[in-house]
Amino acid sequence: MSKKFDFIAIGRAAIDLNAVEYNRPMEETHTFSKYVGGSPANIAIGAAKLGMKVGFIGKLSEDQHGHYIKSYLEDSNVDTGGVVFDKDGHKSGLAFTEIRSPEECSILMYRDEVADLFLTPEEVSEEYLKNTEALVVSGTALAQSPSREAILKAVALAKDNDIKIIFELDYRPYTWKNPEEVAVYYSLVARESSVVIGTRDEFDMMENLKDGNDHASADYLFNYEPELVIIKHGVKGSYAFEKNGKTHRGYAYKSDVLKTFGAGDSYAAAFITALSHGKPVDEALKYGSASAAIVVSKHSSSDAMPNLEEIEALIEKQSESYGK
Ligand SMILES: Nc1ncnc2c1ncn2[C@@H]1O[C@H](COP(=O)(O)OP(=O)(O)OP(=O)(O)O)[C@@H](O)[C@H]1O
Ligand SMILES: O=C(O)C[C@@H](O)[C@H](O)C(=O)CO
Repeated sequence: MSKKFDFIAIGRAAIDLNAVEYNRPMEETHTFSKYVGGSPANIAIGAAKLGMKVGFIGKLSEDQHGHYIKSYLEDSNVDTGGVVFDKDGHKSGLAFTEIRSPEECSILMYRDEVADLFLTPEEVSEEYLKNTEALVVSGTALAQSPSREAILKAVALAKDNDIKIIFELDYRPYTWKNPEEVAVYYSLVARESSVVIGTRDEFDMMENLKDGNDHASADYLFNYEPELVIIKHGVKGSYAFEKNGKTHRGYAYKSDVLKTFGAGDSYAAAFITALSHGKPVDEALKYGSASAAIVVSKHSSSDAMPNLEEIEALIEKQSESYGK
């Protein structure tokens, strides 16, 4: 019998405030649009829009922002059975985005003492996790205790219950104390995961080196649990390495780029969905890349997530020029 959820995502759900006036620095930006944000929340929302059955585990502020995030997740068909509210006054994170040009974007984070990093191990329920085929773990949730222990508990429960772990490295510097901690906790979880997804820079953080080699990173992980390793290179595309030795190249689709952020989350949402629908890895890379190409042309990361028809239409439209 199939389980209630295709995957449960664990980590942060927060608020994005995206510059309405763009092609200018933050100092000259006066208006911002509010969206739900936070990489794992974006992935959950994107996959739900593609028809996946998705749940979420995370901690929100007990205030208007937290209530907004919870209802947006619910309206997006993401189950919030694993969502809790912070009783100690910690606030949900805010991400102000600056769009100086399509290539030059940055995010100004307000995440001091942020609610999502106060998720405790007691708040991760085995009963809830048992309902899922897979667990999508966001690396940022490993940055601080008690969220770190909550994630390690979820990973251990996933192992006990035969739940596949998909690790999105999702490295955000602001919450980590030092690179050694990143390398320790990323390696710990990556070794236990079936699928590891990250950018080249994020794999370098995990390996605590500079300018690492994709093949070497994948081969190292294949000594442990991983069966599939995805390494992303921005507009240059991405590579998928399978434990059986096969390597696939994914290419970026042409896009009328508005901003760069949101690419990784939309890519993960569609890639995971395609794999879960039984598509071969090289096809799944096309879904991920097409989804990202659509989101970078739009204003938000969550609200802008495409549906299956939009992704498939783009793949079809650019089939001749793909990879050229
Ligand atoms: N400018 C772009 N135009 C079209 N597709 C893009 C562009 N940038 C990225 N992509 C697609 O998105 C995928 C993921 O992008 P990237 O490697 O930048 O991930 P990321 O750093 O996790 O993204 P983010 O900027 O959201 O943190 C790429 O492999 C590519 O297919
Ligand atoms: O992940 C975050 O905390 C911020 C995101 O919500 C933002 O939209 C983004 O950077 C997506 O890549």
